[in-house]
Amino acid sequence: MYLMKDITRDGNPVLRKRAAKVSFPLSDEDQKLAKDMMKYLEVSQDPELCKKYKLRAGVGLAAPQVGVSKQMAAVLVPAPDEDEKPLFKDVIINPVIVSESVQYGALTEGEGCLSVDKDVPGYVPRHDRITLRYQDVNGETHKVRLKHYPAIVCQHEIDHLHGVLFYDHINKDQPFEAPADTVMIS
Ligand SMILES: CC(C)(C)[C@H](NC(=O)Nc1cc(F)cc(F)c1)C(=O)N(CC(=O)NO)CC1CCCC1
Ligand SMILES: [Zn+2]
Repeated sequence: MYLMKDITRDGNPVLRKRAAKVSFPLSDEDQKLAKDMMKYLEVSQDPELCKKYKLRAGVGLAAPQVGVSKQMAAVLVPAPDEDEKPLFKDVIINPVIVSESVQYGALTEGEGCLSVDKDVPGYVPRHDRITLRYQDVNGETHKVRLKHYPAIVCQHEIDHLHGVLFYDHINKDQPFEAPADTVMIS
């Protein structure tokens, strides 16, 4: 199971590389990678276990963040109401954003990253709605439309597969400036 010590931090070149496409069927190693990344998110979202293992509660984890430059990321976006099923839960492999809204969306709190220990204040303008195509661990292709928070999380994770970190998107001169009709997401 991954612990914080296993998560690569900003400055590690692996976070600035373009990750390699994953081939199917998954090797045993890639199957284990997918399982372990999702396990991190599940454990980190359990308050007891999160504390026990000193984790940062995460909603997404990309393979480069555990030192593996492959196009794979685990996403676990919980429902606002905890006894509902998650808004989005899957390991997205070779993800491609096939269409995106012109309208931007941004978290009112700004973003952070499991791989970035410092706070970087500012809005991170992303697309408010996306259509995402990806393969799951069984090689099945999915095409899903996401909006608001789940769309933000998936864009954040897919950025990691392209060597992009959230603060690359923050306006240097006006960090809390966002395009006119940006959907502010809290
Ligand atoms: C960087 C960190 C603050 C740990 C952020 N966590 C987070 O948003 N907490 C959270 C939210 C929930 F809805 C439920 C829950 F259990 C915990 C996070 O995981 N990420 C993922 C990351 O760094 N992936 O590489 C950063 C988010 C910023 C915007 C999208 C993902
Ligand atoms: Zn991140």
